[in-house]
Amino acid sequence: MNSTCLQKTTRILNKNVFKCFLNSHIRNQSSATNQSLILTDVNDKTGFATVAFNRPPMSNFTLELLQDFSKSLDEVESKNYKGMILTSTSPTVFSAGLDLKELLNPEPARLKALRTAYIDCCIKLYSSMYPTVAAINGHAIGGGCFIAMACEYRIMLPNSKIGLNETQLGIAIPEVAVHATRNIISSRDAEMALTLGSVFTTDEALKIGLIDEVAENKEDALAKSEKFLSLFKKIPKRARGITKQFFRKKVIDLMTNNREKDVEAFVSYVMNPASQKSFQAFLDEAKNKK
Ligand SMILES: CCCCCCCC/C=C\CC(=O)SCCNC(=O)CCNC(=O)[C@H](O)C(C)(C)COP(=O)(O)OP(=O)(O)OC[C@H]1O[C@@H](n2cnc3c(N)ncnc32)[C@H](O)[C@@H]1OP(=O)(O)O
Repeated sequence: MNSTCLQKTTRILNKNVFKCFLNSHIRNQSSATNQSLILTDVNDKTGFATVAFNRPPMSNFTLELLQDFSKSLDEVESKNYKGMILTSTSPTVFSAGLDLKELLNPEPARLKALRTAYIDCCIKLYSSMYPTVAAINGHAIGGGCFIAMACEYRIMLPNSKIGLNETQLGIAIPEVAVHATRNIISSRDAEMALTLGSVFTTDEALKIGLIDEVAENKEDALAKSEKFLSLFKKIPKRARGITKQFFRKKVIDLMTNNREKDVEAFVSYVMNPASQKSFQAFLDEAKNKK
């Protein structure tokens, strides 16, 4: 092929790649912001879907992002993808949890919808029939940490922080999160971590088993994630999924049956003046750091 012909072919290929990218964007567009808050990319060879939070720099969760994430999880299940890698497009953050601006002086109906959408995502992720892995490409705090915990395997980059810091903010951890944490780390470590609202470094998280592996960089994390998902390639999906759900039954039942109670309790903690003060203090402190 001569060089002009090669250039032409490359241009056509690039155009097609862009078209595919655009299509997946359009599929995931948020009606409220007209921006893709979740990006889904499917590897046709492996059948694995990579789902990424796309709200840089903090990948923190708004109501619209959670609603889009919920739809993406439905899509991964209904399209029968072979597994899901969860990550973010932010350079140093997997997710900083719920957007604190959503929690500051909130409108109660929106706050309820936010928590309900968050629980819906947790239920879908925690009980999915397809295998899941979190490629934690940076910090994972609060709701971001719990979403990673809902996956079956966690691979994290060095020099990052991870933890459920809710008690530090004046929000009690729901009973369901205690059981979910105990499914991953020892009961003793879980009690200390959740009562203190501890945030761990990558090395500390590996030591207590909160994460399973450390990757050198995001590319390595994605490669390691594919390797984990490939373990299940020859295992029949239904048998695997049902077995997974038996292990997770207690948490799934609590999430599903206590949904309304959890929403009420969360709204009450968030509206508490002491919690409001702590959200404002975090945001002010971050501003003053500069
Ligand atoms: C079935 C249900 C079970 C439920 C189980 C429990 C699950 C809990 C669910 C939800 C609770 C929550 O998520 S509450 C929110 C938790 N998040 C936080 O407390 C904030 C976490 N953020 C951080 O710790 C740090 O920002 C970081 C480690 C992520 C990054 O640190 P870094 O030093 O790089 O950056 P800064 O701290 O200076 O921040 C930069 C910039 O971002 C803003 N920011 C950070 N996080 C948030 C956030 N969550 N919401 C809104 N804004 C955030 C910060 O204010 C700075 O903004 P400015 O540049 O404007 O000052």
